[in-house]
Amino acid sequence: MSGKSLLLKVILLGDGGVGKSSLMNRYVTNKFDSQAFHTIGVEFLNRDLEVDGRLVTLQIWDTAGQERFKSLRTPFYRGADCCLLTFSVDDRQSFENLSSWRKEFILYADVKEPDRFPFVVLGNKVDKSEREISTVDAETWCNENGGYPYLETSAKDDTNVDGAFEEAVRQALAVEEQVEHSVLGRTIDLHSSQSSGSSCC
Ligand SMILES: Nc1nc2c(ncn2[C@@H]2O[C@H](COP(=O)(O)OP(=O)(O)OP(=O)(O)O)[C@@H](O)[C@H]2O)c(=O)[nH]1
Ligand SMILES: [Mg+2]
Repeated sequence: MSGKSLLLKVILLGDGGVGKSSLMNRYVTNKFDSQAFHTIGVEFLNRDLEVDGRLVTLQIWDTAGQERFKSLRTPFYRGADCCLLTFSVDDRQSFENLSSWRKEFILYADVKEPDRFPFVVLGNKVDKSEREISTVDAETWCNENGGYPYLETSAKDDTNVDGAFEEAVRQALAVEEQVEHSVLGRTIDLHSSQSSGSSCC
């Protein structure tokens, strides 16, 4: 295990009421509030974890999903390492809005290569018996819109909540490793061009 902890910023986006704050609170404090208030602006909490032998400090940014808070949440998108697009399986509209959430994130986070950015899709409230979105519907959307991982969660029952945040870390680490490799590649190129340069002197 590498000793140094890596700070990763993960952001939760999705319609008001889908359960973003509940997921964050379940994950960090292991509590669930059935009377949770709507978030105003953004809030964040940290949790340390180890994924595949790497020590990570996960900084989870929970945003207000209601449209009227758009200008309060968008300044916080920059620098995110992964974005959790969240909907509620008992709310079709929240699922249909996933594309606009992704668009808003790409615009305000100023993502240079949207096709390579790690999004993870969460279908929350799977404890509810009346579903409007099936697992297959959600998986199909994910496959057709960038091949994003899809996880079904319940903040209420604590179903798959750890798994959801761990997947976010894995996706962010995969990108991190690609960057490390390309930097390493460039370092090697630099050395080889230096050595060929020195041989001519
Ligand atoms: N049954 C069930 N209810 C949930 C679940 N997650 C959240 N809720 C409830 O859904 C309501 C909204 O949850 P929040 O976590 O406040 O939703 P939010 O996405 O943060 O909403 P905004 O802050 O307005 O963007 C609350 O009453 C929660 O108790 C879940 O997994 N199952
Ligand atoms: Mg909230």
